[in-house]
Amino acid sequence: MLSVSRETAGQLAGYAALLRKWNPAINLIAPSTVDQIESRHIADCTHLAEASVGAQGKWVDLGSGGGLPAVVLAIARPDLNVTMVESDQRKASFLRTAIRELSLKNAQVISQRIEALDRLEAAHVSARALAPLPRLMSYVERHLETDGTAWLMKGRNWQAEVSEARKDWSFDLKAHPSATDPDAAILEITGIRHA
Ligand SMILES: C[S@@+](CC[C@H](N)C(=O)[O-])C[C@H]1O[C@@H](n2cnc3c(N)ncnc32)[C@H](O)[C@@H]1O
Repeated sequence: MLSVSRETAGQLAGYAALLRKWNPAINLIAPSTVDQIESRHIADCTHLAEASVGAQGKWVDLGSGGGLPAVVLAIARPDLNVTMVESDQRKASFLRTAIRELSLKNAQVISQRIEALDRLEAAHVSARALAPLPRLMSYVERHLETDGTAWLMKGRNWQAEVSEARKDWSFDLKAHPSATDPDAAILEITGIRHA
């Protein structure tokens, strides 16, 4: 688990409170998982911050929803600049509220569809619970610079999704086993090319 400063811990607690406050109105996370905001949702995202600790440059998170992992990354990694792409206007509005209330100077929101947006040429692209890997690869390829790294948070089907994606894409993969679910993983993907 990432060890965090008192200021970071306070911001993470503030973010958890915002998720709890707004979830009944906007459904940012599955209601059945509200009691796992810290132990699962935030823990999975601090794990990403830890796994990507050497990452530098422009970071883009696709389909940010309620800000997992983007808001957690912006809190845990004040040295990164994090752009969140979220087409749902109410969720984008929540993300802007979180940025303002948590005083995050290193985060911004683009409320457009991923596939309609001009290429962002990011050094790092992340996504969690957005789409199956074959479709996700085309989203990532659109916004990742040629030598960039994708960080994709995947559930228990991840091996099958990787096999399916390899039919159309070639890439190098390092899987970081999830800290909260033995079957889930953070996929660190580089060298993305059409097969
Ligand atoms: C299932 S949610 C996951 C949200 C967050 N990443 C998480 O793990 O809690 C997927 C989010 O992606 C957004 N989304 C889906 N397709 C999108 C697209 N083509 N462009 C932009 N946002 C999209 C949805 O509005 C939704 O908020």
